[in-house]
Amino acid sequence: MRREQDFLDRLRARVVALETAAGEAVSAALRQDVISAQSRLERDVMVAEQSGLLAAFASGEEGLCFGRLVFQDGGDHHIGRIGIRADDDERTPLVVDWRADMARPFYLATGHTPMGLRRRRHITTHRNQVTALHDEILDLEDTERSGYEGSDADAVLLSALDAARTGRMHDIVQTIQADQDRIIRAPHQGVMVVEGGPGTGKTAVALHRAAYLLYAQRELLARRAVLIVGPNAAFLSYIGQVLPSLGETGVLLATPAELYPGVVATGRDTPLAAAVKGGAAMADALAAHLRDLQRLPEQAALVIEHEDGVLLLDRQIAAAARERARAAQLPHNLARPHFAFSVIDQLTAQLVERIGADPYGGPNLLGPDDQAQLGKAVATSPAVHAAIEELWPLLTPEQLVADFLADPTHLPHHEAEAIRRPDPSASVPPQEPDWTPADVALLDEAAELLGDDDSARRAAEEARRQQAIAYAQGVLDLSYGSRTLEFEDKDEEDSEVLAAHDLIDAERLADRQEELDHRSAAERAAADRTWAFGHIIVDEAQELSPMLWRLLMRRCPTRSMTLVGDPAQTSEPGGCGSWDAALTPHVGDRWQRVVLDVNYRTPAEIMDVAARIPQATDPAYTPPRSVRSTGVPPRAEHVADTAALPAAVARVVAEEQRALTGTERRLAVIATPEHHATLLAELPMASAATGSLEVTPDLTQPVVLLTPGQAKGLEFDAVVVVEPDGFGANELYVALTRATQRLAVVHADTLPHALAPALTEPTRTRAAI
Ligand SMILES: Nc1ncnc2c1ncn2[C@@H]1O[C@H](COP(=O)(O)OP(=O)(O)OP(=O)(O)O)[C@@H](O)[C@H]1O
Repeated sequence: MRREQDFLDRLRARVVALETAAGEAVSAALRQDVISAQSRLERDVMVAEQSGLLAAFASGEEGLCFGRLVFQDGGDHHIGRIGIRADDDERTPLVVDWRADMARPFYLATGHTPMGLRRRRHITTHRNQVTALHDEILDLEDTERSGYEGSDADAVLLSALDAARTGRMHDIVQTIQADQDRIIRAPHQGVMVVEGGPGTGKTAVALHRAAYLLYAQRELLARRAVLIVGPNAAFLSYIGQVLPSLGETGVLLATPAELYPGVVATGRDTPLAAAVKGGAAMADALAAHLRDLQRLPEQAALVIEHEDGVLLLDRQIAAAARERARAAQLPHNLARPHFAFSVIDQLTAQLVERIGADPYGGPNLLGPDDQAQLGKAVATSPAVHAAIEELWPLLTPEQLVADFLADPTHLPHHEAEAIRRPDPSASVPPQEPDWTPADVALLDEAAELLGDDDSARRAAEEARRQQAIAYAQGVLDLSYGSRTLEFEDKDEEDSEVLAAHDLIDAERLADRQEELDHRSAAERAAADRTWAFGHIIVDEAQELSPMLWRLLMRRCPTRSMTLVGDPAQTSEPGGCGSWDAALTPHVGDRWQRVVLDVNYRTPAEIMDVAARIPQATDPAYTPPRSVRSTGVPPRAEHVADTAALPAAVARVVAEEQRALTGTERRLAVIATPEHHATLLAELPMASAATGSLEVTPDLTQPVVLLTPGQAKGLEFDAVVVVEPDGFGANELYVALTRATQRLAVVHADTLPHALAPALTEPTRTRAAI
């Protein structure tokens, strides 16, 4: 242990030096000009690596070194959360990154397949002190002993699983299990579905897979970034620390509601509306609605007053133009010039016919120049433009979706009624639409149907560039105003110190600043709807609607994806439910499914009760096998009426907190939203997201109040479920499987049918209320 401590001390000294160097390297790289795409890529890769190092160091000392591998051929390597090299000429590895091939036997070697190992050591540290060693001998001929053999290597795993929760997910690099390792290191191409019941480590595996891919495919992924989609903001803050602690920052974390840049989806849909909006039929309905907006004149013809006489835009002209525009097979806004040119040509022909007609029946009297002149006048006529706008309007995605929702066509009546809402731009004064999460996929679909009309974007870019030039001019003016005049009194103008204003004009300065786009690839991706990610990871993927699958597939043309989820936990009304239904339309049968079946979170006593929920509808449902048991069965408290519920919950919370050993423990109360106000009155210390100011509950607080939806993917030492009869079956399954130690159910209504027998005497304690 002393030798390992000495090693750790040396490692720490090296980390301090590296931390300073990495900080300096990042600031220097960001100051540096990048001229070519190649140098920008190199800079991106370098900045990603060095900021990753900084993030990994910032997340603490734990796990800097957690293992050691002694090979039969004499090789001897320490393993850590990130790779660290010595400051010598060879840059000798002090600690090998857990993702390196050399580290693999740490996770996979067995007595049967030792992978060249003699001995594997687990090193446990706490605040820079080595606190325990566990040695495993893998070469049976090896007779040397350290004194730390024989102890149960599973002890390291079990102590990690028993540890108090902090409200933040931690990395599992020290204890990745073999079946998890195979998923984490699977090749990045193709679609991989990781399925498993509650607590089987799906999220942990997905995050470590992201870290592995960023390591193994550094160049590709530093450029294209990785997108991780999680169900809600609370979940993203729960998992947000894992990748930085593994030295990875090139990742964009987003909820599905955040996937359309520029839109913050704060509105709410009814469950039926969300299901309708998420349905696959919506893509066709929206496309058909857009075709309806490509109109023909309602009367016989649109009459256009023009300086050379009246023009008649009749149905025939409009139909011919529409046909030509549709034949171009372009998105609506991009096809619009085809429509416009056809209309203009036909109206010009009308004028030419009228003005140049030979009264004696001979050929038209107008020459090509006259005709071109007339064409120009038609093309620039505001009245003609207004007519074109009426028949083939230029639309933004927001306008198209708002128009569709105000009058949802091409849908069965009851579905249309479920999603109908007034067009906010039609109100006086016009309002910003209150977009809902389900609208996000519609907006994205609309953007595809309309096409990226980059004239608007280019105009915005130019406006931004002009602003940058104005800013640069301001900088130059300042630099001129504050020029150094220290030698002026000697009347020697030349001796002025050269400043920016002497060397460069505003436009060039603005251009140079343009090149210095300091955003990382992940930040650039967040602002760009058309960004193609290098890899996408979706957690709780069972919740995604068909429309969201369409959106995500567009963001990943290479279809390099890891999808983790559990169909038994589906609770979103539009959720796809089956992997086949979700994936076949996009990748056919070219996806593979792997299953995780060991539950690392929920003790056996709790899992036995929780599993009865899915088993009530599917008796063949097999829950994942819990690795731990605590000897503490879940308990139920029945109160006489709903009014007594909050006080009973507060008492149970206090009891559960006392029952948890250790000081820093986390407890969640999970209840449907209508109970939150009364519960908060009795639980003033609880963090909740019901107030408008607090968007997500603070999961690091000792007590957190959550809705079943917010609890998705999270875990706590103890959980109190309130009035479970109000939960949907899958929501209840999620809620009951969030605890690592203790579970209590408090109810005034009857218990759900499936739970009642499991929670009755003798394990059930009755409240004396
Ligand atoms: N190999 C491991 N070593 C240590 N802890 C692990 C390991 N695998 C999983 N865990 C822990 O088990 C818990 C459950 O993992 P995770 O949240 O990833 O499960 P999940 O399958 O996503 O669950 P759910 O579907 O219920 O949200 C976490 O605390 C995680 O850190």
